[in-house]
Amino acid sequence: MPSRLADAFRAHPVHLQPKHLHDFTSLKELPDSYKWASDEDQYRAQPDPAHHEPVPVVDLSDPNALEEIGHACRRWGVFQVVNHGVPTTVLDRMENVAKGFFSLPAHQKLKAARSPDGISGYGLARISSFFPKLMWSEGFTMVGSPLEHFQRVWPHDYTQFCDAVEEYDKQMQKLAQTLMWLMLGSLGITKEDLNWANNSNSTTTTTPRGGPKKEVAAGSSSAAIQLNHYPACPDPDRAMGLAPHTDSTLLTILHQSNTSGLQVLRDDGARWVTVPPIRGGLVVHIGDLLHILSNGLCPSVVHRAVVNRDRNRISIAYLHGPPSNVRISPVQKLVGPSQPPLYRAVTWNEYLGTKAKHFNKALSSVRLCAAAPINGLVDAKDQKNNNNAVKVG
Ligand SMILES: C=C1C[C@]23C[C@@]1(O)CC[C@H]2[C@@]12CCC[C@@](C)(C(=O)O1)[C@H]2[C@@H]3C(=O)O
Ligand SMILES: O=C(O)CCC(=O)C(=O)O
Ligand SMILES: [Fe+2]
Repeated sequence: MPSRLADAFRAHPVHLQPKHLHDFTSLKELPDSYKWASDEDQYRAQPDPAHHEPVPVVDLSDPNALEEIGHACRRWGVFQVVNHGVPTTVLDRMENVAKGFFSLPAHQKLKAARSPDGISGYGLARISSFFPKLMWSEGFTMVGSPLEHFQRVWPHDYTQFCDAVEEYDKQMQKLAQTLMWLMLGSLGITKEDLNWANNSNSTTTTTPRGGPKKEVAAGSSSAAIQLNHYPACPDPDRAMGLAPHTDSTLLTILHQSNTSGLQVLRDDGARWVTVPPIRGGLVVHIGDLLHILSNGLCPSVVHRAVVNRDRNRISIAYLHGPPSNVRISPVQKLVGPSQPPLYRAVTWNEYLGTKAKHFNKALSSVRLCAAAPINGLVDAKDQKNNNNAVKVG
């Protein structure tokens, strides 16, 4: 069984390559390959209803933060945090790395292309292969140091870009740990209940520039950083930035530039709610592994990104997971005679492979007892038989 996150996709190569990306800026009309036709109606941008409950915003310096996080985790699967301790300068600097990268000419970006069975590099969202139409976005994934890719793209000044990523990783790692213990704490789970989580001082996203690769400590967490770019789009109502999905993480911390686009699915798939950008705020998504760990009490959130006619949008996702080869299963404390374990144990590596194969059916594929889908997505290939359904779980 692979033990490094970077090995997760070896068995599931994605042959959609960056060459399928058009040079977005030169397009005055939306090509047919980007038009999400009527069969995909549920995946297209629709107006947000005017009156809806807003996504919770939690002030981490508030004494009620634990309680509010608990409520948001159970009821929403998503919330925003403010006063989280990550300096705005660190967020801005990272946003500039993303802007700098995506504004390069296509041939330069392709020097950092992700290989079909690889995890890091420039390309289409991995989930693109599950959809008949292309998404109006491009991405750059980092697992481990971005040094090699950055050297190819910026041979003379890669160090400043590596430094920004390293600082971002350090700050996000710390915040992800804090958030995870607050989320679990709200369910009454402590460090003693999770033996793998006790040694949590090392993550593997980045390594110091040019330095030796860090050894993976036994209890260290794993992470990926995903830069997303959604260029301004000539026909935003017919395009899709990033199709509905859940993240395969414990939790994801998302920084969005000041253009809105992120939407979360609410009310059993009935409506999409926009998560408005807050200057200096960060969005927190519950991922499938926390869904499993909490035995379904904290459901992973289905989300998507829609696009905009006049403005480019950048988002930066910090995808936080457990050490890649630790088996994640429902916490004993949350299991009992009236609450049987709903999911079998999986490692993050294994789950990423399952997601690469089954996409929206990944969570139900590791489910032990049959049940109605919990949080809302069906496999895109099943849509003809499921008019409104957007189900996962
Ligand atoms: C660790 C990972 C989670 C992710 C796949 C990846 O290897 C790195 C990119 C992540 C991302 C970001 C955009 C949406 C998503 C579904 C995708 O295609 O790539 C997620 C993946 C995930 O959470 O499953
Ligand atoms: O761009 C966004 O708002 C969403 C990005 C996202 O869902 C992801 O990177 O997993
Ligand atoms: Fe996501």
